[in-house]
Amino acid sequence: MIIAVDGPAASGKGTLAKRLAAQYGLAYLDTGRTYRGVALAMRRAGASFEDVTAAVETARRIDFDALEDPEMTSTEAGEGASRIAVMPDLRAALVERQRAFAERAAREGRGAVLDGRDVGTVILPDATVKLFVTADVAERARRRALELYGIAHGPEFDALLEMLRRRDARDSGRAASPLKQAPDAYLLDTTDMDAEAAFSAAVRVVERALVA
Ligand SMILES: Nc1ncnc2c1ncn2[C@@H]1O[C@H](COP(=O)(O)OP(=O)(O)OP(=O)(O)O)[C@@H](O)[C@H]1O
Ligand SMILES: Nc1ccn([C@@H]2O[C@H](COP(=O)(O)O)[C@@H](O)[C@H]2O)c(=O)n1
Repeated sequence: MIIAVDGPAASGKGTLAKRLAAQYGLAYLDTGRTYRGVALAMRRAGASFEDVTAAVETARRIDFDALEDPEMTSTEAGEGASRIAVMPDLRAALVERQRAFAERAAREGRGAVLDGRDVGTVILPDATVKLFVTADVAERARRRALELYGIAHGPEFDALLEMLRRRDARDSGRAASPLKQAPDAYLLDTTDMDAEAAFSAAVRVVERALVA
């Protein structure tokens, strides 16, 4: 079984995808981390975020099993990832490897769950189940502020809200594989759901797909 989970930043898609992987014994890849990993490696090498050649070379050699650097979750890494993600050649290099990850898991009889922005539309258009996870932008900023600062108001919240709006606009507005719901994806709006309720709703969608 292959599950595609897409959605905007801080919508809870990673939390959900990890739980689905554990529930069904699937391999898991956070494709956002592959973009973040390339952005961090480029920054450390002093490369410009507009340098397509450096981006493609970095994407071809980056180790998908070593994307655990604590800096990876920083707002700066997310911003860098979103800036380089507009380059079609970089996307093509990463998509090839993201697809290979899912194909290897399928060959091993395990299946996979990938989360990101273009999993259901571009990387794995034939996925068994597609979920598009979203939530109101203010709720997403609240969740991220709680996660990063332990508070959900004040200047930190305002800055995160502004950052998420900018990121949504860039990710949805770019020409190359923009963030959008696949026509056959199930829309899961978690604005009024906690993580447990979102997981239960997703499991119901998966179970329905498995008996269909
Ligand atoms: N349904 C939910 N209700 C409340 N909080 C949630 C819910 N789902 C996830 N969270 C929390 O919201 C925050 C963002 O979730 P998560 O990191 O899974 O989002 P994401 O979409 O994967 O983010 P990113 O795009 O940055 O990778 C985390 O602190 C997570 O614990
Ligand atoms: N399939 C994907 C995944 C991510 N991106 C870009 O990377 C940024 C960071 O992703 P997170 O999921 O870690 O927030 C994101 O804003 C996208 O620009 C992508 O293009 N495609």
